[in-house]
Amino acid sequence: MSSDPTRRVAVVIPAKNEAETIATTIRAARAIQRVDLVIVVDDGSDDETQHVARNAGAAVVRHAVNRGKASAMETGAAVVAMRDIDNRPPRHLLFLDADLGESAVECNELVTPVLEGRADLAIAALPPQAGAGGRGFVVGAARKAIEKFTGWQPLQPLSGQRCLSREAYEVATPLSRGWGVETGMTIDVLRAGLTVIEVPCDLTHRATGNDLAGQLHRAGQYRDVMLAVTQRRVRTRAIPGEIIAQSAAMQRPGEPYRLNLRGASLPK
Ligand SMILES: O=c1ccn([C@@H]2O[C@H](COP(=O)(O)OP(=O)(O)O[C@H]3O[C@H](CO)[C@@H](O)[C@H](O)[C@H]3O)[C@@H](O)[C@H]2O)c(=O)[nH]1
Ligand SMILES: O=C(O)[C@H](O)COP(=O)(O)O
Repeated sequence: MSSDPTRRVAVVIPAKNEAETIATTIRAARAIQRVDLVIVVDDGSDDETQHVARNAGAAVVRHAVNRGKASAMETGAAVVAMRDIDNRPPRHLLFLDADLGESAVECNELVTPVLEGRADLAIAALPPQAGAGGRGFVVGAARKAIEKFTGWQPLQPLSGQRCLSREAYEVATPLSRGWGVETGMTIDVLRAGLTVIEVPCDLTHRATGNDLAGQLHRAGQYRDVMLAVTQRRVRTRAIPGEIIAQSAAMQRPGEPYRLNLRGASLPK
């Protein structure tokens, strides 16, 4: 499949209090194919994140107050658009979490299907993480919602390591707030008739444990996922059940997925 050799990729890293890992993540991200820009959005950190990121060679912008991950992603994407070069196609966007460290380079695998046009949105599926304390409650709720809206059953609906074309990004904006961003984005991109793929990537990150802080974090994730789902239930027209069922029947693990809309375009 063809790949425009002039196409570049911008990495966007939303970061709140990530001074410990951000420099390693930035260095690894710069080794990913076609990456010529790394933007860190310091989302109101009260540690040294912004300075460490600048010293590691990233372009850094900062929210003076914490606005949540989705807002940091939107800020980063807006900065990328300002830095796109005239007469060149807009950069693809690669969103990475700040805590991936050296393993961030594995997200190279996410860029390939988008460059080749096999997918509009490529999402990393991570191996099991040491110290993870989840019981699959939030993940299950997000997966079920995505399946209900689109027929797709992602392995890891909350994964934030995502490469997407600018067209796919635009259909997902405004992004759902906070931790609802991944669920909302996946639904919006599929509803637009675009193609999504999950790609196994050998990544490591700081997993959420089972202590009180971990459970509170999950409560916030659940709230934001449900908000994203409710907004779409209220504001968007349902896709006919037979289109969802027929598309779902064609899905194969690890293969690109899209809704067979048969030329029908749906309002957002
Ligand atoms: O207010 C915030 C909170 C977090 N972050 C950054 O967002 C990223 C993800 O946050 P993290 O605490 O690592 O979240 P996890 O619980 O590990 O998140 C998992 O689940 C989230 C959805 O609930 C996804 O966004 C993540 O990609 C996925 O790793 C990190 O770079 C953070 O620094 C912000 O920018 N602003
Ligand atoms: O730890 C996780 O994977 C997330 O916080 C989601 O939690 P869950 O396993 O309860 O869905």
